[in-house]
Amino acid sequence: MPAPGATTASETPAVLLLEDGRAFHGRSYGAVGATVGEAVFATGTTGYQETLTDPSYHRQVVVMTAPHIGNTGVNDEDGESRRIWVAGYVVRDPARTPSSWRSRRPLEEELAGQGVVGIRGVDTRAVTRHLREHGAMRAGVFSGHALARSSGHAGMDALLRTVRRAPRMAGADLSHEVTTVRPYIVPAVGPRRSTVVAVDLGIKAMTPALMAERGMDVHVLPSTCDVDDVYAREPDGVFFSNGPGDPAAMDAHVALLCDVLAKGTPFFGICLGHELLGRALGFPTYKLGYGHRGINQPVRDRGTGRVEITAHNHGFAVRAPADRVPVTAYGRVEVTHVCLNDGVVEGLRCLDLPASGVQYHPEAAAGPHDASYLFDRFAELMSGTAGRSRSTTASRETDHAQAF
Ligand SMILES: NC(=O)CC[C@H](N)C(=O)O
Repeated sequence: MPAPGATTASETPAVLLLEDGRAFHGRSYGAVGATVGEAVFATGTTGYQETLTDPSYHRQVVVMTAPHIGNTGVNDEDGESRRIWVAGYVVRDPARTPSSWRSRRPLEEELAGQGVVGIRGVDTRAVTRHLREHGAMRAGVFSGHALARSSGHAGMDALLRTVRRAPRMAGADLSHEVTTVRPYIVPAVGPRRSTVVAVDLGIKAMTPALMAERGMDVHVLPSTCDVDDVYAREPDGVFFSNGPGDPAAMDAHVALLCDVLAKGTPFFGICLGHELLGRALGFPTYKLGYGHRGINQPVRDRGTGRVEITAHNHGFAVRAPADRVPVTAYGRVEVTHVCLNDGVVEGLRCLDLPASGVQYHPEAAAGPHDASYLFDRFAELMSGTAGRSRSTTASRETDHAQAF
């Protein structure tokens, strides 16, 4: 008999098959079946529940580099949205018995209950090296009948065709698949100081919670909202959330953001919201080789020189110059934050408008809390106390954004 609350490890064979034909064999974890998506690796050693429920992972097969997953089970507090969003889950050596006073059920039971197909017993470091060397690619996880039907070389070829038929992440507009159907309000904790409209492109629960703690009434609107819906709430500020998909496929949201900037309404964007700010300002976005995902990514705030350890989950990024201050259709813009691992732009700020964005996750769910000051800066932007015309970067040289 297993111990109470223990999972019975499935011995059902499973395979992780990458688009380039590389196969990793293991055993089923979670639901048995078939799934496809973009293979990505996440380097967080903790926070798997927040990762699984982050809507930005929609349509992605997530490979965990930390070898032990599931140690603290699943609780009723740490979910960042109403469900698990990952398309598939790849782990090395999951916990057989969760151990935490907050645990309500084992992770494998939760995955199975939500129909999430996963695989265990895979050398996730080898998968990660493969993705780092060969770049982002699609993948499938197959177990049970889906695998049995496909035995032998011909069978594996059939599975590979299934993987290669999966939609690519580049060009995907996915926010409408994860957003709230109905608007809702997260009320300010204590006296209300401001009203924020948060456009839910795949928002995580911690984001409006941290805004509410700073006296903001947060009106969360579906991603399909238009400029009239936004301004009907008489916002002091507008926020665009994180979310799945390719910012280059979201012209309607760029247009909405351009309206917000033109009106001079204070704006803050996180991750996808930051990428859309970049596009609204005239900068291109591009797909990274293999993305940043984890809770241990070093970022430098170029204004203060301070290095923050931050949470990331992005496969795209904004291409903007960090060595000068380009002039866009909305005035001067500076790169405020850069990733110290690879120099990727991690933050933008308008110098002539109250607007900024960060590519990473100050809501820190999961992740270190180094960057929570960014919510204070948003509050300052709305109260008009933030100095905004002074560049904090070393170079004051200006140039036109058309150069990019
Ligand atoms: N977490 C996010 O908002 C991710 C944004 C975008 N989907 C990307 O992969 O870059």
